This record gives sequence, structure tokens and C-alpha cells, in this order.
Amino acid sequence: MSDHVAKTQPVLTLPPNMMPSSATSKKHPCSSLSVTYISRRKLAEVVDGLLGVMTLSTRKQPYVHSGCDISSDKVSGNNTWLKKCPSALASFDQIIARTQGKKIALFLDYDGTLSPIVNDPEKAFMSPEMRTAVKNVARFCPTAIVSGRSRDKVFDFVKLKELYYAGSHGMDIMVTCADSESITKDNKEAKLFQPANEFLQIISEVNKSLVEATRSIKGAIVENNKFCVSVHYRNVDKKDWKLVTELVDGVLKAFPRLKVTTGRKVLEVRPVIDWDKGKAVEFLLQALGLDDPESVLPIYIGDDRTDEDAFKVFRERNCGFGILVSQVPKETEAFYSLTGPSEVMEFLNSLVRWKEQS
Ligand SMILES: O=P(O)(O)OC[C@H]1O[C@H](O[C@H]2O[C@H](CO)[C@@H](O)[C@H](O)[C@H]2O)[C@H](O)[C@@H](O)[C@@H]1O
Repeated sequence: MSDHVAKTQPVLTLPPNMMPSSATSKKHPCSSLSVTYISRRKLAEVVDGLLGVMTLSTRKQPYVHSGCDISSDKVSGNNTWLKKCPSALASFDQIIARTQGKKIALFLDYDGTLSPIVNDPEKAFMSPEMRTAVKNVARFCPTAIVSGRSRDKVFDFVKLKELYYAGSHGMDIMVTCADSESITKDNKEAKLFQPANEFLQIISEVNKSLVEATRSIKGAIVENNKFCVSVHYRNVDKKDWKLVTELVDGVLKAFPRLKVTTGRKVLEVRPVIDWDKGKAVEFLLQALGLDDPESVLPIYIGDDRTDEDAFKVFRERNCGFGILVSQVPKETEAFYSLTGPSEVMEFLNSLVRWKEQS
């Protein structure tokens, strides 16, 4: 999918002293953020300022790498777990009751949620049945994919033009603006938001260094996700997992503005900015005009640690809820759970059936 950068783009509103005087803004009742539409020149000024604020406000966090994938974490106590985080399928009626006639805004993670976890990241295809389920649900609920993958790559997997996409863990968002008067259904103006834009060059450099550093490790895969880089060790001999971590740490010493977080047998190298999937979801709600908690109920379905940031936003603001995809009990901010992509598909199909009948 190519980038269509519009003449005006939505940006996060800054503190009043940094706000361009010509801008108009809209407050999100469900969050601390608001969306503003301003000119391209102003946008550049504002984003520069925004990045300054985000960089200053974020300390580089040390990371703990347990080398432990949740899927290898099998523990007993399923009943206790289901009491704490009930199945979204078994609780479907309760979930519907929670909507209270509101429109559902749906946020979907990709890997492990819409596609099963596989050894080769390039082959994490979603099934045609899952694609149909997502397409159908998007007819009733505005739907966005929020992924750690690059936006282009996740679009190539999902292939649905009717969705919104946030790639690179929310650092690369494309929306079509719902509330601009000039927009007709077929001529929507695409808008990009890339809060880590100034890191593009650094990411490209660290990607090269990581490829070089891990070249000799059999099974290590470095994946460039545009604003972040994944170093996969799923296919590396277990005895070398620690070595992979050490090599990544070694490379990162030369890149003080980057940090590492962990996912499912993956080390994710990303900019030290105060931005995550939670912030991306808040941004999307506003940019899409879904910022009225009285009329919109956001639901986020995801399986990864990075999805917890979005679950947390909804829990703290009491304006929607997360559904964790996991086969095992886990510490989570989600309200409900599903065991894997096939249950996710069942849940989406249930939403469609319910909408068709109502
Ligand atoms: O936010 P997501 O859409 O869940 O992306 C997170 C990472 O997903 C991918 O890696 C994971 O899935 C692979 C394919 O099943 C698997 O091989 C790997 O072990 C998992 O970590 C993706 O390749 C990463 O770039 C994403 O950061």
C-alpha cells in the first residue's frame, strides 16, 4: 500500500504554549489527547515540538529478558484464570449488554491474534475465513489493525482496504478522516501520523548493525519494521538465546536513543519516545471521530505485551475493554480472554450475527 500524504494531517494537540494559533482542536472526552487539523508546515513545527516533549519525558528503560514465551508457560488453575479473565465467547451476552446500544470500535492486533504464531515471520498468513470475518465485522464496526509490523507489511497480510492501519507499534498511523466536510465516501483524504519520523535513518542504521551482529547466529532473523526492528530468536538454538540478547545489547550501546522491549521470542528495538499502542488507539479514536464514550465502545483484541498498553488505557479511563488472546493464565489489564485466532474468528462472527439480527 503506498503512502498518500494529505495536504493537512491530524496531529496530537500540544500544551497551549506550543499550540499554533491558527489551529482548531477537539478534546477527546475519553482521553487526555485531542486532534487538530493544521497545515503541512505547521504540522512539521508541531511534530518537531511533540518529539522533543516525548523524548525528554521518557527515560531509557532497562529491559529484562526472561527468554520465556507465554506459550511455553503452561500453568494450571484454568478455572481461577477464567474467573479473573472470562472467555469473551462465554460472556458474549454480557459484552453485548455492555454496549448499551453504542457503536463498537474494534482494534485488532495481527500476529497471534488474526494469524497463528509460526516459525517464519514472513509466512504468518491469516486464513481466508479470518479475512472474511474481519471484512464482515468492519461493515458494522469501524476496525483498525494495530501491529508491531510495518504498516505496509501488515496491510500486505490483511489486504482489506476498508480498515485503518497502525504499524510499527502505533508509530505509523494512516487514517482517512471521518469528520472532514470535503470527504466523500470514495474520496477519503488519507492522513499519516508518524511520531517517530525523525528516527527513520537511525532505525535503518541499527537494522544494518543488527543484521551484521547476528549474522553468525543460526536461525536469528532481523526484521525491519520501519520505525522499529524485530530480532527474532524463535528458530535459534536455546543455548544461544542469551547470546542474541547480548549481541543486541552490544549494538544498542551505539544507539542511546533506542531501547529494547520483548515480545514472543522477539527483541524489539524502538525509539525512546513516549508512544505505544495505547497512545495510538487514543489517537485513532479521535482522528476517526469516535471520541464520544457515550456513543462508542472501543474493544481491543491482542495477544502480546505491547497490547497491554491499549488494554490499560481502556481500563484506566473506563471507556472500553481489552480481550487477551492467550492459552495460558497471564497478568493482564484485559477484561476478557480468547484462547487463539480461531476463537477470535468465532467472536468476530458472533458480532456480525448479532449486528445482522439487531
Ligand atoms: O503487534 P503484532 O502484530 O502482534 O506484531 C508483533 C510481532 O509479531 C511478529 O512476530 C511474532 O509472530 C511471528 C509469526 O508468527 C513469530 O515467528 C514471532 O516469533 C513472533 O514474535 C512480527 O514478525 C514482529 O515483527 C512483530 O513485532
